[in-house]
Amino acid sequence: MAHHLGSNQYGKAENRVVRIYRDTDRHEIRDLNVSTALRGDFTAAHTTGDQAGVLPTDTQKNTAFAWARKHGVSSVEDYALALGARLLEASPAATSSRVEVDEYAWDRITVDGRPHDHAFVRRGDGTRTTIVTQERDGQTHVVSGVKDLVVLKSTGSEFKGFLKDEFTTLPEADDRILATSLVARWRYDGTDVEWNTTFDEIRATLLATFATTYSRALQESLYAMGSAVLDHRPEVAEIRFSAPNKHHFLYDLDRFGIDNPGEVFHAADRPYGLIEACVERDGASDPGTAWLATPGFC
Ligand SMILES: O=c1[nH]c(=O)c2[nH]c(=O)[nH]c2[nH]1
Repeated sequence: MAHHLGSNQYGKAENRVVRIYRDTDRHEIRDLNVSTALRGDFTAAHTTGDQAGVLPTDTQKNTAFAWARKHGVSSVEDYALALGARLLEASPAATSSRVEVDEYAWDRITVDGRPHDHAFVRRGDGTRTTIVTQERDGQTHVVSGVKDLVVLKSTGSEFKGFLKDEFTTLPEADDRILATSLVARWRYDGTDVEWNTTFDEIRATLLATFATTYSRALQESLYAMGSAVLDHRPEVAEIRFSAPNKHHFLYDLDRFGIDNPGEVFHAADRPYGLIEACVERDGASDPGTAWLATPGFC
């Protein structure tokens, strides 16, 4: 039967690159998880075993570490742009590079009321992430975001008026807990962006909107959060969410003669509702390959 090689990419996944800035006594840390990939004409490697055009994944790994030293990490986006450009330059057969970088944030440990110069405690409130795709024809896509941002509202959320059939048992809720472990990724138009301040502001907008929007469903909260980001940040073309609904069920204490007026819940981990949505600016630029090989979104 006739067949041919379809789409493919290859690279080194999850390089754990830690860059310390130690020019002064006050050190800085950038703790990264870096995945690289090259796409292009790698047919021979698959069909005839000819590796002449293949820049080894081991070399890609070494380049990720070398670029942390040579170029530095002022932001995950700036580092990913530089690393992706270098990989394209080093691999003539590649037509595009994809560099995904997650950053684990560290805070200074406070000692006697003062932040320590070189001792840190890992921050747990979500992971900053970026995916930079560069095409040899000059197109560059930056999709940044935040993962595992766990948020909860203890009131200000309802879910009622939904469609019912013979299998519906869910009671209507007019005051429930709303919680999710959010993944949000947004696509920038262009690269002329203050990466760090823009990230901080978008994250703050997402959190503030989650907090202040009365929620009739997680869907409504996500749409409000996406709309707020697009309203405040003209450089964002679209934003995508993947949000597990972390159900909190009121625990039945009636059985023990104890009342439970919305105070004790069972936090169930599985199954969970999975709510995914994109909010797109009207007339936004073409996403091209920006989202290729980025799973987890509708
Ligand atoms: O916010 C929600 N959206 C749903 O679509 C849904 N479905 C469900 O059972 N609970 C919820 N909650």
